Amino acid sequence: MFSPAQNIGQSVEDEMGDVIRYERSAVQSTNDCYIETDDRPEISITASYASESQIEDETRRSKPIPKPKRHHIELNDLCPAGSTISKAKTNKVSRVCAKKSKRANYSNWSYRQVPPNILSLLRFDHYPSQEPLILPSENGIQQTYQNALSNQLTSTKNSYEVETGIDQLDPDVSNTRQPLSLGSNKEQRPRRGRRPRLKQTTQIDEAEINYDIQITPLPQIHFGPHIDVVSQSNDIPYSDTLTEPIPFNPVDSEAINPMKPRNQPPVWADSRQELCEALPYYRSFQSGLYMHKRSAFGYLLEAYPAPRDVWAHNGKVVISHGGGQCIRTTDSDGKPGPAALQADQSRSDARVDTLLRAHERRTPIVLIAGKGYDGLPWELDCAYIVLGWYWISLTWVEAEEAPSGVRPPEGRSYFHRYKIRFDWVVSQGEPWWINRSQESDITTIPAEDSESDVEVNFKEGSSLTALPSDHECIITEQPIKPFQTPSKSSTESQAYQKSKIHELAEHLSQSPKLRTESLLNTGTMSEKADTGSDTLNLSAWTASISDCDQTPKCYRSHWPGQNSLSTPLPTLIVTDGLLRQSNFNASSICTSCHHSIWQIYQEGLICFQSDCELFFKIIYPDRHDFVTITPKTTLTYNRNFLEPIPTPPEVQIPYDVRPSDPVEIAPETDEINGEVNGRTLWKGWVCKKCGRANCRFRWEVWECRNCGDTLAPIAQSSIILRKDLPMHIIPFLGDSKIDLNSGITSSMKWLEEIKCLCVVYELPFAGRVYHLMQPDLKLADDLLEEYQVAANEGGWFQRRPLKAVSLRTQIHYDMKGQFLAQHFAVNFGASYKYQVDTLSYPFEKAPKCVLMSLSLLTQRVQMILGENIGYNEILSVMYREGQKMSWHDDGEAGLGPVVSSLSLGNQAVMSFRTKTPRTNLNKGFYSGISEPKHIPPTALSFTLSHGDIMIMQGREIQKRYDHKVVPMGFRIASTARVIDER
Ligand SMILES: O=C(O)CCC(=O)C(=O)O
Repeated sequence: MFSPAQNIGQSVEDEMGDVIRYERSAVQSTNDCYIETDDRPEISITASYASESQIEDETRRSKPIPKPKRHHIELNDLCPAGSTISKAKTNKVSRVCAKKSKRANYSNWSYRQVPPNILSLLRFDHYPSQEPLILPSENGIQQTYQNALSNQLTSTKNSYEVETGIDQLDPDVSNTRQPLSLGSNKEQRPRRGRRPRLKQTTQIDEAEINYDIQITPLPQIHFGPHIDVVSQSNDIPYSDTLTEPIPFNPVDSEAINPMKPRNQPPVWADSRQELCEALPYYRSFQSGLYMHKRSAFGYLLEAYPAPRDVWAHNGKVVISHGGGQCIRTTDSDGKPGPAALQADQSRSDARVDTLLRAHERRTPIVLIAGKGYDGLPWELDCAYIVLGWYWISLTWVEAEEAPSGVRPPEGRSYFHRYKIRFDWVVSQGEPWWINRSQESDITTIPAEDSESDVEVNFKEGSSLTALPSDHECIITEQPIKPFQTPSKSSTESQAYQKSKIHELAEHLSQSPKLRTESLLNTGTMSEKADTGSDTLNLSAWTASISDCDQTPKCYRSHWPGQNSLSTPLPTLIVTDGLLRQSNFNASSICTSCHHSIWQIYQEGLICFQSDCELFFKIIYPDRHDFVTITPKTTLTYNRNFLEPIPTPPEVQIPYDVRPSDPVEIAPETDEINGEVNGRTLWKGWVCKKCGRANCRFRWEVWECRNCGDTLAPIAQSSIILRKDLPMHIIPFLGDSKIDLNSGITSSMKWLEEIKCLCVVYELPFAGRVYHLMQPDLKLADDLLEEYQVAANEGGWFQRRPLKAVSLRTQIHYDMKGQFLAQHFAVNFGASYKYQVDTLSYPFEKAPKCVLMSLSLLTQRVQMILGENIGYNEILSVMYREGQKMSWHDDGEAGLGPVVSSLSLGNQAVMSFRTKTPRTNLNKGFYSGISEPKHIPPTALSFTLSHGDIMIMQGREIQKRYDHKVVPMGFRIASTARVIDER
């Protein structure tokens, strides 16, 4: 499921972390009403209706929808003279109801700006009903609700008129149960200027209006007694669609894998969602880096490593790659290969910039390892473990061969790849995974030529074990000692360096690995080296570097474009306080760009400045020469370079990797009091007992899916009543908006029997959506409470797993572990398992509130559509703040044409948009086959309030449209369907 398009014209990240750009569209209010003002102000509402047969007739798809007929209604004495009407969005006063013939457009008005007497007429909120609604009670005796409507309309009866374009209502129309409709469509909108004056005003008696609404008996549903799910847990395996807990016990498996860490990780998870919901420092579903406002928080080591990624010193030093621009490659068998660059990584990329900032500012960052990460020397029993805090000690740029079919920038065959070196933050103590037996294997090597007394641990062979096997990072059995560049003024050191260079040259001359074929780099400078033998002959590498001119500038003018140097290369000494403390304390200067060169690889000095012409070339100062590094070149890490660097004092750990319990941050009751962002109350947590990061999957309690430990069960008394909800502005006619290009038209229906207003939206070639605004909220209030009682008792409401493949988009959610839907849901009746694997329980087991909702929906649908739908399924969903149901359709095979839902609690915006053709996709974690060619604009949206009912009529709606529901806080919705299970 995708995140909603809320911000038209903006790019937003969807819940999967994908950036979606929402296109601008002409969104208009459907409430194309205007006010005529004079001494006796009145409201005129353009209205339209269409024949019911437009919906019923399946063949209509091939026929154009008949043009709606129109009625105009004038509601007199509603807008007192002098009241100011302004547009909500622009705050621009559009009309003052003071002068005759002036009209105001209601488009996009908010409640505050609509005269209250108009609202009360159209919305009828909070008026007690005279019509009883009969619902079943626990003991089977029918309960009478004093439903809806007072004489409110009657009291205003004489104060409204219906102005029609025809003298009387069309008999066809009244027969098709659409006697009176209000609304607008685009044909009715005056293009500009004044609207046409309405011609005739007819006072209509209520008796004249043929509403043609029949009340039918309640559906024949067997209402069994309420069954407590907890006491019947054997019968109702409420969690059987969720994965069985996988106990994580590294100690058990240690016998099999001696490298297994003895200790448990501080935090581990079985799905990416658990990580993202439980950890404040890792909320990225797709990217390997979690950042916010260019601050890095968490970094995930996962599958698809880049060349020369390293896990060294038992994980105290980790070298990885960052910065995106990767595509997933596959081998000849179609198996996933390494991630290959498809563009240069550069600082202009937010991820690269964020990592570089973390390096520059010494900001610590949490490293997490995933099961696919080759660097770990042991197999993970779970999907992810949190390693701990690291700091970025060095970053550099390398050249990486462009994959076949991808064109790098002109003049080269490679892309720029950032390498990031992470060092363990020592204030945490030893890494949790290092156990004693491993420690005894570690050889302590005194830091050579180090000015400090720091000693570093280097376990012989451990890096070899840990390095990704198929990469070219090799710690040789007996690594040669790297040359050490002396301090600037020291001739002694220069002599030392010279000897080291000889040593290295000797080593390299024996190495068959350094070859020059298949050039990676191109350019004029490479020719000489290219024409040489495959194996480098470094015997001539004897020039004295002490002869070097120490002024880099003088070489700069000679260097570019020449095959050899006229003067010897300088080797300037750069000292870095941090690096000097470790064994890796030497560096040189690139003769071309004059930047420091760290001796990262044994093979020689390499410039890592991507804009330098010596970039990623091995420089031979004495020969005034260089060698191009090819994709086949084996680069071997300088052993000293891999040694851990002591943590600088400014690297401070800001918080524990195991976050505090959510209840410590936000007690459950805070949602009621509105004192906390409700997200805290449904996001994940880390079990203190076993360290598992959990999603909150139960409504009533935090429960660990590994050890079953629970946290902060909701008290039965924690019930949110309507009076506790934040005061929302009551939307005028549902505050609906219709995209002018959508072809959707709207009309209004008055349900006299229940004194209820119903806005009807005609979706071209698809069907109708009815929005019923119920005036009597007594039943809705009771249901709001009852649902919470049932939910708090436990077991019913859970976040259920989404299917791995979206039936709608065919996108495969290539995520580790399960992916739970956001909302808490329970299904009764036929099993409804379209996108979310929702377990279904028989109606007999349903709590009373569910049956009452089903009954109410059945009754209302019967009133509006005139048929008993015979619903056999009801899905009840509870949303906490921040939860939503993203774009989807309800198009399960066997789904009946009429779907209806009841809204309780906070308001929600329901939106519809057309489906679009899709293109092939090979992106990020979606390994699926399609993505939308473009995001269609929202065609229709309206606000559902407490007690409102929405009906979708027409199977084609599910085929042609997606819908989404975005609540504005705690909300409950019950959706009834007919599902043919055959
Ligand atoms: O939350 C709602 O109002 C409707 C939920 C919905 O769209 C569905 O169940 O398919």
